[in-house]
Amino acid sequence: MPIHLLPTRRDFLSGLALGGVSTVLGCGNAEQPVAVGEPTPSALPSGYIALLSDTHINADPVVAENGGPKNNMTKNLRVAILDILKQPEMPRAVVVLGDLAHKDGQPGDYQQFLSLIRPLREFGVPFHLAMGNHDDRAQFLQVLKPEDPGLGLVDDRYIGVVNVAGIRLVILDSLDKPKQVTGNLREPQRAWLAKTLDAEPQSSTVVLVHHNPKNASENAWQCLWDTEELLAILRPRKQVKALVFGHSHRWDLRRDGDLHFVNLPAVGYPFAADQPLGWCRFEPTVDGATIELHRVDGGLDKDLEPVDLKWRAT
Ligand SMILES: Nc1ncnc2c1ncn2[C@@H]1O[C@@H]2COP(=O)(O)O[C@H]2[C@H]1O
Repeated sequence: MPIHLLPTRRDFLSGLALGGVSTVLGCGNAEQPVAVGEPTPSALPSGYIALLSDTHINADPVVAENGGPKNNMTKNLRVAILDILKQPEMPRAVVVLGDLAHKDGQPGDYQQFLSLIRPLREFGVPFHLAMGNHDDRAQFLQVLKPEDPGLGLVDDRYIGVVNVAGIRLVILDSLDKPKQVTGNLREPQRAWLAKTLDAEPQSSTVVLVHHNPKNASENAWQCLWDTEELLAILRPRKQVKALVFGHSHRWDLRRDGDLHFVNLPAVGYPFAADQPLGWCRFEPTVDGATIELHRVDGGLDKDLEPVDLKWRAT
């Protein structure tokens, strides 16, 4: 599974939901993945999902990347969480698409990350966390202290399915080796993905992964190494409507044929001065989704216009 932080009935009964940490790492197995969230993927669209990526939280809350005052990652995540709390309704789920930690996944980084997301968790909002190249699975699990850390569904990868807001999310894990920029899914995970998609050919699905697909304008070693293999799986499976990724700290909506590519901006800090920082409100509709960037960097165009994505036919 990806790393799920879910409120449990026991937490609510005991009052633990107000501050408790329930961690669900494993249910199902590679042969029979069990989705978390709603019971069926075909539920009608309702509500929205908050999408965040590249929070890059440092244990020290005053650390700012490159010393830039706008690049204080703790402040930027705090603004994002407060902005989500200010929305008229709570999100049905939050996905954080990797690089939760600043550089190399120190335990203090994850402790700080967990304390920053706690206000939203106190409202019972489930979190689904993917790993990025600046994360360290073992360190994060040590901080989370799940009762049964188990293993990832495939090898050491924490991957899985979440049915929420009328859409099926398939969350992948492209962290190949800590401290290595290049991401890689590798064959067992790709085989799992094909099988998981084939099990629900009619369910509108969004695939999410930290690393961005290779792009002519970027160095291949900075991207997802097995991009072509991934796209060979996604392109013909028309139930897959969009590929969502982060890593490049760039906000961009584009298409690969009739498949949408959603490049999430970073929350923590930008690489390029003209890039926004923020989170995205992703609201599935009957035949697509509306995506709206909410900036956390105080840019003048604070909330950019929402964009309607129309899904390809299944
Ligand atoms: N302007 C940029 N500044 C720094 N890194 C960049 C830039 N553009 C692309 N990258 C690459 O994108 C990668 C994203 O993950 P990393 O921070 O590990 O390493 C980054 C670099 O390899």
